[in-house]
Amino acid sequence: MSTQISERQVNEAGHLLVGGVDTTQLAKEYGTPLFAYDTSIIRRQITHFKAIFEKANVKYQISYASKAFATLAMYQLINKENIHCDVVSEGELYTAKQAGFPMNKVSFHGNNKSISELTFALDQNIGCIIIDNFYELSLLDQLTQDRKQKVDVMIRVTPGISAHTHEYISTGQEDSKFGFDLNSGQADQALEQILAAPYLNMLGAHCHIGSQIFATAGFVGAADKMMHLLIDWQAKFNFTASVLNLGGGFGIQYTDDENPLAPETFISAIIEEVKQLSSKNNFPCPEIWIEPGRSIVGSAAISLYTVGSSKSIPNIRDYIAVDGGMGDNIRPALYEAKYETVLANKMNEPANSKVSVAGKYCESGDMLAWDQMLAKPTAGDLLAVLDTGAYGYSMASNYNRNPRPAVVFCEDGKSQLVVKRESLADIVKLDITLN
Ligand SMILES: Cc1ncc(COP(=O)(O)O)c(C=O)c1O
Ligand SMILES: N[C@@H](CCCC[NH3+])C(=O)O
Repeated sequence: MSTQISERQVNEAGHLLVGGVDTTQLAKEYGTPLFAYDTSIIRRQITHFKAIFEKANVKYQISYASKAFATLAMYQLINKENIHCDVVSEGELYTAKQAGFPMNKVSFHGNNKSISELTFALDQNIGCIIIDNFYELSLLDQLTQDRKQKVDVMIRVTPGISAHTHEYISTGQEDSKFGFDLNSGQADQALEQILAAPYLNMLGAHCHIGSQIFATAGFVGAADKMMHLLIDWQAKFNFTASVLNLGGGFGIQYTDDENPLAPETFISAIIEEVKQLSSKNNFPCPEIWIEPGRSIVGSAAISLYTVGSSKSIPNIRDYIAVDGGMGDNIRPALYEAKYETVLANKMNEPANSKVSVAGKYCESGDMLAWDQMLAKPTAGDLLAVLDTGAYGYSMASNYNRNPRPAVVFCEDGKSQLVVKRESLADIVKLDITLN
């Protein structure tokens, strides 16, 4: 059984709880589809990450990768936990600002930041810009000279490490759209240009090898390559980096047959590698930054849907359809991502019906989960897809002109609406009729 269920309880009526709140009550009060987060899980994960670094006695920074789930309430929550965050667009930066998130704790990523985005970031006195390419480097150099404004920067490097994950979410290999290539010397060239730029204050280097990674080897390999880069920079350019940012990507459990490593296994391995290489090379141990997204929010939410139609194809498959789908969770269609599901209103009934869960979108690929063992489903039941806290709501769309779902935060038996359900009026609010 997924971590989700052991985290959550079931009440006497056989209803699944989230943060102590009965999911059938949530469905009644807020409607479906609905994302329901247990915020205590988010907080606990952050505390856990912090404790690993504290124990290792190294300087560190945890920067929540807000693309995983970015709303006003989420930035507020992260801020209360006193960690940094990273953004990848003006929209995320604007949301963080509106939430009162301190701009000096924000890093800005992106492989094609526009002049308007860079200007907005400089207007906010953003904490750090992670420069991705030569075009951005010259834009930022020019902008900061025009404004006579200093800004902290790092460069994103592609270390030439292939993480073992879906190819669409693997980013550390040489053949990637992200970052300066390490092997061909582009990273060195970028450093030289930054050191010559009067208003760019170079902190160090960043890499991110991919997402939903289950083995330490890729992280250790990346830490090794990046440390050698920093050591080389000191020898070649007399530049001593103060920060090594190793990105996010720590895998979480979505299904029973997945067995992810605990975050401490990944992080301890990274810390060990960095410490060893710094002492062996007499290089001051840099501040280690990580950018977890999925591992902070992924297991904290479930998606709730109402079961509608069903279809049984003799000797082939039984389908049930729910009132959401690829518009609120594109991951199965995009990455063949697997999830576990339960009938949240029938948790105490035997799960002996094998069904596949279809969405309501006009695409055959709109499936949320295949071959699930559920209590016998009927129309009106409440289906929960587990572990949907990361890259669910943040990747939601209005495909087929379906409104995007609402989001609630739950804790200690109480719920709070943090994103309203889109209305039909919202669906047409940007459209303009012909004259
Ligand atoms: C630069 C960067 N940092 C951090 C992350 C977060 O990754 P994850 O959600 O897998 O921890 C991503 C997304 O893959 C990313 O592109
Ligand atoms: N969106 C992806 C993760 C990659 C995102 C960021 N580089 C997912 O749902 O798994």
